[in-house]
Amino acid sequence: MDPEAFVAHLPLCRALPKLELHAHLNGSIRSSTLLELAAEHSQNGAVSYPELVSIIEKEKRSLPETFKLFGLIRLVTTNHQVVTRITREVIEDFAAENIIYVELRTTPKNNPAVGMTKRSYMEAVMAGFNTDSIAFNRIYVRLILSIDRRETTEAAIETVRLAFDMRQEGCEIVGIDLSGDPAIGEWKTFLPALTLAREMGLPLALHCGEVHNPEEVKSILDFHPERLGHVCCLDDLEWQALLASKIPVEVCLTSNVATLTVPCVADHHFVELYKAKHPIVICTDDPGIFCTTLSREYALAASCLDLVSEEVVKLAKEAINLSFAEPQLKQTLHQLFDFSHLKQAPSLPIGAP
Ligand SMILES: CNc1ncnc2c1ncn2[C@@H]1O[C@H](COP(=O)(O)O)[C@@H](O)[C@H]1O
Ligand SMILES: [Zn+2]
Repeated sequence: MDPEAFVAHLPLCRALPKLELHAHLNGSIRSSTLLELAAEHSQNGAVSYPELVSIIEKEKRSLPETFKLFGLIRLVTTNHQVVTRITREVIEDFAAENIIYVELRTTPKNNPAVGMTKRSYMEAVMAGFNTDSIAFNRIYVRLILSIDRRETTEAAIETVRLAFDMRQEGCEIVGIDLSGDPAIGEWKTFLPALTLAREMGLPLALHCGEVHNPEEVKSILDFHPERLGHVCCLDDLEWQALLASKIPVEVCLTSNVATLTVPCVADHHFVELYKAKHPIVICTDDPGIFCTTLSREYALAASCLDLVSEEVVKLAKEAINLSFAEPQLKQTLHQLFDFSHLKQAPSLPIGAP
């Protein structure tokens, strides 16, 4: 990846209207907020502040270390006021870099110790963006509820039923995710909940192939979710099945490299997907944890694929069709995109490398 090309693409990628379709709420938390919360909690011995700071400040950490960090984050963020604050800050940060639509995914949490149920957790999330502050006039927010791989079948079904009920009540819930530590949990545990989600008309965006697990990858591809996240560790057979499936892939470049899942961006499988014209959407996964932004991810992709500006714009606009937004909103997003892109694009001439 050419650093100069990366820098040259940044102004356009920042100005470009963008859609974020794969970002976890507690992975998007501002580092400053996380450190502040960690300091507060270290006073009661809940976490070791020095340990948390050292893990947060590491540039690269293995997937197991990343999930250890998520365990610490859960410790310091699981109360309603903090959940609302984090959501507000995350949406403000996305809006500030010209993200016009986000499908924010999060795992509803039961925590009786603080009087938290999955529903009260989701209500705290929604309180974070149902305000009329200026930031929220610039961005459409939709929610995807995550099933965590540590959960039981019953707990997963509870999340799907909650998503359905809250959507029926008019909440901006658009789908279901399966995520969490890929080293644990089995596909058959989650299949009943994912089947129920499909029966309820909830689209599925599933993490897939983060670790080598050909049997699970085959089961997921056979189930044909609406979108897939990552797909990093596929053997030839699964790779061919993925290409044949045409299931859109959420590409998380920095996340895959920072977790040592992919050695470097230049070796990332998204290059082959792009060249095969497989539907892809550039995402951040956990912009707070991996110290990245969606603009930066687009600049990384553009410099790695050696794209000209028109191709970058086309890649960003294509995300609208891969989103779970309702048809009317997709139309609005296309209009917004066309208008704001032409109005704001920096002087970088179209066609320049
Ligand atoms: C790095 N790649 C990844 N692979 C799989 N799951 C991930 C992830 N990054 C984040 N999560 C999932 O998102 C949760 C945090 O956000 P929420 O508490 O849900 O808002 C993590 O606990 C993990 O389950
Ligand atoms: Zn993810």
